[in-house]
Amino acid sequence: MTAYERQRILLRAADLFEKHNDDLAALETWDNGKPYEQSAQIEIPMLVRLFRYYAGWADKIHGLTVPADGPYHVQTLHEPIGVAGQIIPWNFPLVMFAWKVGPALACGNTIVLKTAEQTPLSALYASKLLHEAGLPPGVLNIISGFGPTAGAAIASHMDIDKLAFTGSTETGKIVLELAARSNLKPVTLELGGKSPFIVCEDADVDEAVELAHFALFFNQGQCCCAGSRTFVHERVYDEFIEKAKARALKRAVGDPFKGGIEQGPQIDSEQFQKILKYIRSGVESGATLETGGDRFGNSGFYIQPTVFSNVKDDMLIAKEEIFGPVQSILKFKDLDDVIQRANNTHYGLAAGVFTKNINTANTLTRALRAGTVWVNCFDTFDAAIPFGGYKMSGQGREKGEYSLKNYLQVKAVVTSLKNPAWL
Ligand SMILES: NC(=O)c1ccc[n+]([C@@H]2O[C@H](COP(=O)([O-])OP(=O)(O)OC[C@H]3O[C@@H](n4cnc5c(N)ncnc54)[C@H](O)[C@@H]3O)[C@@H](O)[C@H]2O)c1
Repeated sequence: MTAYERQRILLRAADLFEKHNDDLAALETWDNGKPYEQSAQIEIPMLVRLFRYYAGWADKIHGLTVPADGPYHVQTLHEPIGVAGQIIPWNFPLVMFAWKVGPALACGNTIVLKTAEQTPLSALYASKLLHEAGLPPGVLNIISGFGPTAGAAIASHMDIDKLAFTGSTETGKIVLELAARSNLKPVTLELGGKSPFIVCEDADVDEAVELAHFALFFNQGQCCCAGSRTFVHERVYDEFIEKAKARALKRAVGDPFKGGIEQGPQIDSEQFQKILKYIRSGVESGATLETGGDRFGNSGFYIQPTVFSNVKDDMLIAKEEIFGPVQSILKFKDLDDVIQRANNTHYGLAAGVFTKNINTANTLTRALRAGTVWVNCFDTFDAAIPFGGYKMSGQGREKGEYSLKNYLQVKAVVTSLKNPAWL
């Protein structure tokens, strides 16, 4: 198929996703529990944007002619890598589908994609729409299955040429090993995080509270890049705590299909129990529970928006990924102090910086060891912006132009020239 034909299919698919926005959003919320308004107004539009973005790339992928020394004509061919194996998590099923499928199809690959066991529905529907848009049978294959069986089969398959994985750091290590032990397929990993959100002394406290709240509580706290260590300068700390608590108390929790709801249930009982365990550990280790701390209501996997202050760096709630609506607030003195503490983690996915001072912003954006640093914003995820982790938060980048090289093989073609004058 020509690049232009691939582009047209991706554009038609984006139009169909847009047309079926409400059906896709309903499936996403039904599967995942996230607020329907979030699915319908943020995530399906992101899916559409991602597909249009990569449709735009499809016919702009080309190699080079290379001026090598000697009587040779040298060109590079950018070929599809082959069969891409893709394994995605449950927290943003369709957005993760788009990050994986968009660039792989734009580059001309075929795909075997496994959805998370908790959220199998929306990718099946999106794939049906891609076929309606003209994708030939066999190009995109969606598997619903469990990690240690279906996922492991993809990671260790000898005929799968590339693996792209998003999920926990623990599973990332397993699939990397499976890939190495089988055919040494190249692997892209998007893993966990414990991202700092830094509120500097010059911050407008009301705005900082709102952004820090969003950075942590968005998607029930189930974000790999959640701002889960809220560092607040000592000068604004007390005011920040009061206001962060008030904001959490106002958070609208309930049936995700109802209008105005900000927080639905957690994904499943396992995550629900894990979050409650972390909350107990926060209390036991001496952090101050400002609000929340328990389940919300008495049915469903709802958790009260929870805020801890007086959190210390060595507490479990400041070190491990909670993946729930639990904000941990830590006090800091100066920039050197916060840089050292923010970087003192095995993770390095993202960071947030809230300041009016350009010098402070420049210092922090350079010093923080994270794949994304958001300054006076958070969770800005346009299709054109690369995303990925330092350290144990992953390998490689997805989205943007950077993702194309995950799905391309570069072949150097070297042709001897009979007449060196042809150079
Ligand atoms: N960096 C990112 O972009 C990003 C995005 C979303 C989620 N995450 C991370 O994902 C985690 C939450 O998701 P989760 O609990 O579903 O993670 P998980 O690692 O358990 O599962 C992710 C995917 O891997 C599969 N899987 C599980 N065990 C496997 C195995 N042995 N072999 C092959 N595949 C296997 C699962 O079925 C699922 O499809 C969090 O830690 C979060 O930080 C990262």
